Amino acid sequence: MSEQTGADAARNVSADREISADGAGDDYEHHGGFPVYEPVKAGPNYGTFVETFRRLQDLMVSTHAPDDVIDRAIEQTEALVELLAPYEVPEGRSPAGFNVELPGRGSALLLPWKIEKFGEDGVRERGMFRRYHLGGNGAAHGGTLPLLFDDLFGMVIHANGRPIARTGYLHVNYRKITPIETELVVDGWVDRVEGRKAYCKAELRDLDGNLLADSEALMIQLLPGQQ
Ligand SMILES: CCCCCCCCCCCCCC(=O)SCCNC(=O)CCNC(=O)[C@H](O)C(C)(C)COP(=O)(O)OP(=O)(O)OC[C@H]1O[C@@H](n2cnc3c(N)ncnc32)[C@H](O)[C@@H]1OP(=O)(O)O
Repeated sequence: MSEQTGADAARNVSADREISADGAGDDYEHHGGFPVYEPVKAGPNYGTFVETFRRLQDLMVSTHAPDDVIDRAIEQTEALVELLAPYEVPEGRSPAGFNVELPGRGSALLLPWKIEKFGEDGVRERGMFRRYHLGGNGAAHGGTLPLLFDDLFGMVIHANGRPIARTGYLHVNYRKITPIETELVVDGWVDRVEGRKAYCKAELRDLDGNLLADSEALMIQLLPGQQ
């Protein structure tokens, strides 16, 4: 039997609790006032598209090019904007963020980490902070860690079988410098539940097991109709 990957597990969990266009198979009231999302499948080259964009983001913050090169970069970027603009769609209609097999689920906003484990007992992701995420002196920008944790907690809630929740608070303890361009692992889980309130925890470690940062968040289940 082939081994199930984290992405397979995430896809299966989502399919089990399928949120179909008519809401069948899911008591959609439990997801507050969220619109009904149908996962938008990425085409075969979408991952390459996002990765190329991420490489560009890395170069944006790590180059010092001459003015004529910047002028050419503007021209080429404007051409890219012109190419893509006609295909702009409303929230929930782009593949960005829906494709669990891609780093950051295919969203350029999210950290390009891959889901390794996705279950009721927690979610694990593996990846790197890149040059784009640099704060100073080789460390990831402190603001990028809450992004990693917040998105992880969203997935932890989903994997735990709970309805959509919003973050009430998110606390981060920065225990050690988090290096960029170094493979790291983050684990998140539901620690305890009190009615609508799910208290979640997470730990970010290097591959030697050193704890770099940990986080606790209160994820609050939305009321019917709540945005
Ligand atoms: C496979 C594919 C997977 C895809 C997965 C998707 C991943 C997506 C990932 C994206 C994930 C991104 C997720 C995001 O980033 S969500 C974006 C960031 N969060 C927000 O914008 C939330 C803004 N805030 C609100 O909307 C409201 O305040 C909410 C809805 C949160 C609560 O307002 P509401 O009026 O409904 O409730 P309440 O005020 O009666 O509070 C209820 C209870 O909670 C307690 N309380 C509240 N706040 C705090 C606090 N700060 N510390 C301690 N306690 C707090 C409160 O005392 C009360 O307790 P109790 O008296 O009942 O005991």
